[in-house]
Parts: sequence; C-alpha cells; structure tokens
Amino acid sequence: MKVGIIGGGAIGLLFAAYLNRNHQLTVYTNTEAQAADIRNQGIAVIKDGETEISYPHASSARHYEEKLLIVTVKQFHLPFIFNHLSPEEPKTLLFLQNGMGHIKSLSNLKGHTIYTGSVSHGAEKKGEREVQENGIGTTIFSPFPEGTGSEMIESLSTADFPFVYRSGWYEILAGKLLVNACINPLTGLLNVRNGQLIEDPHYHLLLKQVFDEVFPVLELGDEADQWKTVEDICRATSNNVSSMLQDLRMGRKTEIDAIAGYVLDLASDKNITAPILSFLTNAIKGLENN
Ligand SMILES: NC(=O)C1=CN([C@@H]2O[C@H](COP(=O)(O)OP(=O)(O)OC[C@H]3O[C@@H](n4cnc5c(N)ncnc54)[C@H](OP(=O)(O)O)[C@@H]3O)[C@@H](O)[C@H]2O)C=CC1
Ligand SMILES: CC(C)(CO)C(=O)C(=O)O
Repeated sequence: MKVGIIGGGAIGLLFAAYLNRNHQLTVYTNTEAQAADIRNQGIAVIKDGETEISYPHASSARHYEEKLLIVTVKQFHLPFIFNHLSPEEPKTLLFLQNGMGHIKSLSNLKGHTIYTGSVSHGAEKKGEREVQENGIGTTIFSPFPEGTGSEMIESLSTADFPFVYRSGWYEILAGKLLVNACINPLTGLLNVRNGQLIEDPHYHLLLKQVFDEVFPVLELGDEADQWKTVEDICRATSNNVSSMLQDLRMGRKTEIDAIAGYVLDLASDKNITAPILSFLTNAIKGLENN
C-alpha cells in the first residue's frame, strides 16, 4: 500500500523506516535538502548501538498523492499543513501529535476521514536522516470525532510496530496529555531524563504536585490508576529525554501551548486555578526565549 508521512522529524523518520519494510512509503519533508538526503542516503535508525538503513521515497512537495497520510509535524506546524490538506481529495488522515491543542481545528478539516493517534514510541532525531529509537511502543488510533476502525491503518500493524484501534479519542488523548503535562515541562525545566522524576525524592514530590493540579482538570478515570500510569511511564522511559527537553536543547520551539496551555485553558473554563502549571508554562517559555 502507498503511505505518505508528513514531517521528517523523530517520529516521521522512525515511522517511515519501520513502515517502509512492507509498504511503499513517501516522507514529505519541510525542506528539499532533507528530502534529497533521505533519497540519497536513506534513513538511519540507531537502536542499541546498531544502525539500520532503509530507503523510502522522500519529497518536499505540498501535494500528497497517497490515500493514507500520517501527519507527524509538531502542533504549531499544523495550520500550514491544513491549508494544503483542505483542497486534497478525500483521504484517511492519522494525526500523531501529543497534546490536544489541535483538536478544535481538526473539526474544521472537512471531507477527510480523520483518526487521532497516541504514540508511546520514544524517538530522538540525531540528524536530518538519523533517528535514535529509545524504546518501541504502540500507536493507539481512534476515529475523530466518531467513526469506525480503518483497514488501511490496521494493515500497517506488525508485531514489532503495532497499531491498535480504540474508540473514544478523548480518553486516549487526554490520558496521554495528563502524562505529558506532568513529565514534559518538569523534565524541560530541571534538564533531567524522565526516570529522574521518580528516582529523586524531591523531583518525585514535584511530579506529584503537578499531577494533583492537572488530574482534576482533565477528569479522567481513577486517580490512583492515573498516578500509577504517570509513574510507570517515567520508569518505562527512564532513559528518554522528553520531547520538550529535546526541543529546548536544540533551541527549538516547544509544544508547551498544546500541552500545558491546553490544560490551563480548560482549568480556566472550569474555574480551577493551576498555579504550578502556570509557573511551569512561563518557565518553559522563558527557556525557549533564551
Ligand atoms: N519524539 C517522540 O518521542 C514523540 C513525539 N510525539 C509527537 O509527535 C509529533 C512530532 O514529534 P517529533 O517527530 O519529535 O518532532 P520533530 O520536531 O522532530 O519533527 C517535526 C518535523 O516536521 C517538519 N515539518 C514542519 N513543517 C513541515 C511541513 N510543512 N511539511 C513537512 N514537514 C514539516 C519539521 O521540519 P523542520 O525541522 O525543517 O522544521 C520536522 O522535521 C509531536 O507532536 C510530538 O508531540 C509523540 C510521542 C513521542
Ligand atoms: C511519554 C513521553 C514523556 C516520553 O518521553 C513523551 O511522550 C514525550 O517525551 O513527549
């Protein structure tokens, strides 16, 4: 099957390399220079010190031919992508962004079949055509705002790179948002790997304070279960540099607005104050500026 991946970042490169094993892949990059690099030298996936190269097609075109497109750009790139997707013929679109800042605008994207995805793979971009795999996870996909499964997306699934269908996009995305709102700003501010948030007793306390503020805003399931999930993810991704810390280290804009900003807006709608999250948001924005 022909599959297009929009965005040649950490997640885009990882997905392109894995899916290219069984499908005809095209990675749509932001720049022609990156597309040429990928066409000439392939994508290098570094895992446990070993490097594997794969050769999907790459293009910097803004017209996407494939019926299935996986969108792996950051939240703040999406308005540009939406402008190019709107006039396209009906397609199946799978959006893999963390956070929920994009949810309102997805409703304005008419004519396409839309799925949201929650990704638990860990990936770190090491160069224009190099990605380090920090633990393979799962992609949970859900129809948005409602619908059924997708044979096309299901056919991507393999034992070592699974795609799992679950209805109920809100619970899936809000569950991931809770995790990201707790882990990403703190790791960004403290400049620590995810595992340190539970290994150091002081950081662990800070993590719990953020959780106690975010949980009542999102109103998600059982509190003890959700707290355990946050701790488990810190443990499972203990060597990961969170995507927010990666962005800060590379001098890039972070997804703080799509993650903490979304929670703060929701808190304000519900008349809940969230001073710790507000503090963290300003700290991250200050770090972005500097
Ligand atoms: N990395 C991870 O482990 C995880 C990431 N995610 C989510 O996945 C999404 C992507 O993350 P990640 O891959 O780390 O981010 P990156 O910043 O590494 O990648 C985003 C890519 O999109 C490219 N891009 C920007 N605009 C366009 C455009 N118009 N057309 C084509 N490409 C474009 C960027 O190019 P350029 O660099 O030239 O701007 C960049 O290569 C995020 O929303 C993140 O929250 C979710 C789970 C884990
Ligand atoms: C789950 C976590 C925190 C893993 O690093 C992540 O999604 C991210 O870094 O954005």
